[in-house]
Amino acid sequence: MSRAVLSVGSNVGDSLAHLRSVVDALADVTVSVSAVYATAPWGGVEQQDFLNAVVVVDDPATDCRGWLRRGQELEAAAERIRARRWGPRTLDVDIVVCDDVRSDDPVLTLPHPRAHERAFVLIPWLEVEPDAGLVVDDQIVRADALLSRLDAAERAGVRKLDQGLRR
Ligand SMILES: Nc1ncnc2c1ncn2[C@@H]1O[C@H](COP(=O)(O)OP(=O)(O)OP(=O)(O)O)[C@@H](O)[C@H]1O
Ligand SMILES: Nc1nc2c(c(=O)[nH]1)N=C(CO)CN2
Repeated sequence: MSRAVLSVGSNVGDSLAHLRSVVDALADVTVSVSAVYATAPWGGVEQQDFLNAVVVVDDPATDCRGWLRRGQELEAAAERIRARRWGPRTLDVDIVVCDDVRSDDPVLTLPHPRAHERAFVLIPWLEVEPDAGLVVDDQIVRADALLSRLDAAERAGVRKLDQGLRR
């Protein structure tokens, strides 16, 4: 069994519908869903703002590789085309953490190696798990402390919207 924190993002097409497709598909195994956030693009590629959210899932029948597979199936269903790294996409599903697993396997690196640098992950995650923590450089660090390390401008680029993802 495994419990995972998923970061979902979209900036192509009907982004709200793409994020909703994840919540709908995983409704039976969802523990919590954050609000939707409009977020400035991270990573240096000039592109449209994203919509982002965090979904916490728990399923006795899905292991960490299973969450990766399920996320990739949902990306494929959204007709995601792998073009530019950190570039525009219909749907991105990242596994932020899965149980307490730590792995440097490039196919599934856990915790996600860039989650701690991303306000668009930390802010929605803290909304649903205020005591969240993440292993960074072999040390567990609270997500709120990680967030406070980021530039104020980066934090300000993450704005909570009124729309929810759950029906
Ligand atoms: N924790 C993880 N969550 C999702 N994918 C991962 C993870 N660790 C490794 N990967 C691998 O990363 C590969 C590339 O993922 P993707 O195209 O979504 O990267 P990206 O979204 O452009 O960048 P980033 O990984 O920085 O978000 C996937 O094929 C997947 O196997
Ligand atoms: N704000 C924001 N920026 C990004 C995102 C994302 O989901 N949100 N995903 C990316 C793909 O890796 C690259 N940059």
